[in-house]
Amino acid sequence: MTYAAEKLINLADYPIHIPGPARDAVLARVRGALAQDGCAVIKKFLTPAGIAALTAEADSVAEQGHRSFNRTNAYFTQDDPSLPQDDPRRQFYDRSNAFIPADNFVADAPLRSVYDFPGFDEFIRECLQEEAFYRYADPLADVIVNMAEEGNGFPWHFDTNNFTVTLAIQNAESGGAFEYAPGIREGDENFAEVARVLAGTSDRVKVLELEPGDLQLFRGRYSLHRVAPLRGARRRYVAIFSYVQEPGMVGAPERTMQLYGRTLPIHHQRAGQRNDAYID
Ligand SMILES: O=C(O)CCC(=O)C(=O)O
Ligand SMILES: [Fe+2]
Repeated sequence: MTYAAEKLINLADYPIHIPGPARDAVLARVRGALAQDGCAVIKKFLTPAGIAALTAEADSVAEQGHRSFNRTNAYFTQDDPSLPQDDPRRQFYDRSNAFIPADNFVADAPLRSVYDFPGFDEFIRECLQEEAFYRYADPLADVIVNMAEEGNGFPWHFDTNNFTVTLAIQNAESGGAFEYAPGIREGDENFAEVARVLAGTSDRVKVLELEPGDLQLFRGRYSLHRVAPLRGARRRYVAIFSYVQEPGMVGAPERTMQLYGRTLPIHHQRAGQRNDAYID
């Protein structure tokens, strides 16, 4: 069975493949939101049929998810005992989730039908106004599903990537709000305000309740953010589309092993040829 992307993507509201005023209006709104606070949401980017098809696909490969656990601070750095105990760099949180590797999402199935839809990449590029913009060439990581269960979440952090492109597929029964402090470390690290966010006393935190089918573009390098802990039996599924600034990039073998539980020959062939892209 093949899936026509036209039935999965809400092209009536978002004609991303047709140059013209309707597409320009979507671009203008997304760019405005990104300029304002580094975050843009395209509500109901998927049709109801699209949500159903991507959910069924994620369910069908969920057993292939690779779970990983670690303790991390907001900066993904090691502990530094020379700093005061209450410094934000010394606040460590549990992180656990599972990534379903990209090679479980085969051509012509729903998720890749969206990703491969002619004009999708270019639309994303124009939203972000990035010049150097290539799909991640990693067959385990170009498009994945992040699967999380009760108790999981993604604790407060700054991203190492310039931007993240995610598509909400299924929410947990409750919890899982996307919380972020726009631009909190623009200019300087602003540790005092970061500490208030971690303590739950900052008034700079915005809360987004993303719904299945919503597409999110987020610049997380300067905006501290988290996914609040999940509750209930239902899994949360989010697809992550990855783009990088150079063609041909794949993940480093150790990092790939950690995130996906296996590597492919390409990870070893290309190791050390160029800087690695750490998509996380
Ligand atoms: O799962 C999400 O909605 C976003 C997670 C996140 O912040 C990240 O992958 O860096
Ligand atoms: Fe993030």
